[in-house]
Amino acid sequence: MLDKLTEPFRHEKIKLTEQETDGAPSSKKRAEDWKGTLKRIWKYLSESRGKLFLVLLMIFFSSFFALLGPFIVGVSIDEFIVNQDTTALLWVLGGLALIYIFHSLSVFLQHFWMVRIAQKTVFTIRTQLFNHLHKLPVPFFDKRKHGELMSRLTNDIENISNTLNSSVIQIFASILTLIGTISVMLYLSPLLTLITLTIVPAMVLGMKWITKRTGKLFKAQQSNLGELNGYIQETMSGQRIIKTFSQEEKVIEGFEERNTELRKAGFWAQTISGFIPKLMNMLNNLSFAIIAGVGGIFVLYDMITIGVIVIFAEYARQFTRPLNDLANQFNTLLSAIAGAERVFSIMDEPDEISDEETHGELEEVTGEVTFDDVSFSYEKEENTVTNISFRVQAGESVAFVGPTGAGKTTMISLLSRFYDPDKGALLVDGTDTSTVKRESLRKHMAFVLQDSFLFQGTIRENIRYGRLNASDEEIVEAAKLANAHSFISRLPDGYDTEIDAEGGGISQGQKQLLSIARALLSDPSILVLDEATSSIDTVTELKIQEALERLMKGRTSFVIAHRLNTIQQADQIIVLHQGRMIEKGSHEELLKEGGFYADLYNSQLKKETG
Ligand SMILES: Nc1ncnc2c1ncn2[C@@H]1O[C@H](COP(=O)(O)OP(=O)(O)OP(=O)(O)O)[C@@H](O)[C@H]1O
Repeated sequence: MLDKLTEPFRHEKIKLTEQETDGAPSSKKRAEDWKGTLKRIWKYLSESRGKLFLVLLMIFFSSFFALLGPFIVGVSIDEFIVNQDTTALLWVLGGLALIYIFHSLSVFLQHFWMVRIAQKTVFTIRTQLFNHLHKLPVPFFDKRKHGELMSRLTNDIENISNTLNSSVIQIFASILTLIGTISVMLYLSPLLTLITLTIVPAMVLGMKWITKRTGKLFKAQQSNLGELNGYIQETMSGQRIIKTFSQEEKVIEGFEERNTELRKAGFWAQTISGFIPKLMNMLNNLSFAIIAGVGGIFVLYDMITIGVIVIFAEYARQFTRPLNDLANQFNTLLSAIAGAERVFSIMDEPDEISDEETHGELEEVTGEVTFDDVSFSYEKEENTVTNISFRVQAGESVAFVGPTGAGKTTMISLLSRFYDPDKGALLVDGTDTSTVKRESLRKHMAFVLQDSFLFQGTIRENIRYGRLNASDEEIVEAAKLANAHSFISRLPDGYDTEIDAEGGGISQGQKQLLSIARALLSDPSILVLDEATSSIDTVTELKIQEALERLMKGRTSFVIAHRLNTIQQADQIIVLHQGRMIEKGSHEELLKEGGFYADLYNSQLKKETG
């Protein structure tokens, strides 16, 4: 839960790193990876083994019926039309109608069952991935772009779903149809088959020529589209800044540039790829001409019958389509396997709790916290915090002060065990926190952050997030203590007011009051406050201040301070500079010392009064 609560908190601190590039794996390794991925997909599919068997059976039937129709037509021409047997022809007509009804039925059933299998599979994968994501440690999220994770949860899984929906059927049906048509053709006339097949190399070469070109063009189109989308997103979220600096024209110019690039790439990609069906059509017509011409000569020499020409003409059309489909499906399949690989790679990330099975629970705590010679670095090269030692009595308040990048947030991340120290230990009530389950430590903590995070849902649900079993009365009580009750009551739907994920319709200050109510409800022993820096009107600020005082009463609290005038009451002020604790003491003591804090305080005071 706290992972979620601290999400915005983390966003600010995230130093985005590029997606790890794992070098260029050898083709042998790739093949092994694919085998592994396919095996894993099969594991999911095998749960629906029965239905899968039915799908394959239906594919077999539909391919069989598709081949049977033209065959019967061909045979009827030779047997009944030539002999003018009308009764038999009527029987054939009835038979053909039945065959095509069965064909449609088997096509419908194979799709019906395959879609069910696909939906069940991606449902399971989606659920497992989402559940696993929530067990992953904070460093995992710190190292990745949120867009990238979103794309795995949505696009990659969608890709798997689409491929399972259509490609599996198409691939099997194409292979069966190819084998079927060629076998029957070979049986009827090996020579005419060979002549008909001469068109295949032309088809393969043509496809290769086109896909080689379109591959690059589609990539360019995709990257231009990504660029344009990113630009739109950026300019939408930066609307206020753009307007304040009157940069609208420049933004529009930038958009036009990117839009033009996309148009150019899109034009060529679509034009050349649109040529594929035309080329296939042309080659189809050519094969028809060859069959009719050469077949006609064969008939004249009594080598085959007219019925065989009809069967060939129909079959030639049938086997060029699966060739085309196979080529198309292969690309879709590759991209789905790549997507599945990415999804599975997240599922394989070690979660936060797997190493904790033997760890104990942190039961009731008073809130005494000790940093015992703690050092830590993110990149394992240079320490972010170095040799930090201090002790906080239960119920005391501590303020972290220091310039930007000094390590204030890192201290909180260590306290919450989002990260573990490389050296030293953190103790709560004398227990080394690395020996207890993270969840049981975080249960005793609550966060009130400057960008309070609200979830999609009602105000009541958002407050209840602090303690899921809280009654409605307790929620109102917490809201009253947090000075939030009066503004909630003024809303038309009161506690049932829906707020969207961005907290739309609620001011920054009101959001803070709600997150104070949430923290009050969870009744933690240890509190983390990221002091608001954004400009909030004085009345709301006073309300927040008052609510915070109530919240902090009797709890150990850690405040990340940005404005020094609000932390003068803190029991201890810890001054950090480049990850080191350079000063420690109360406000008065530090002023008397006349060091870094005193300088910082005086310069801020001068700014505010001056
Ligand atoms: N996830 C991370 N990965 C790598 N380096 C990080 C990460 N988070 C923070 N840092 C680095 O650690 C140092 C301390 O950062 P931290 O966020 O703790 O400072 P801060 O005092 O809270 O700063 P601010 O007042 O700007 O919030 C900075 O140099 C920062 O660049």
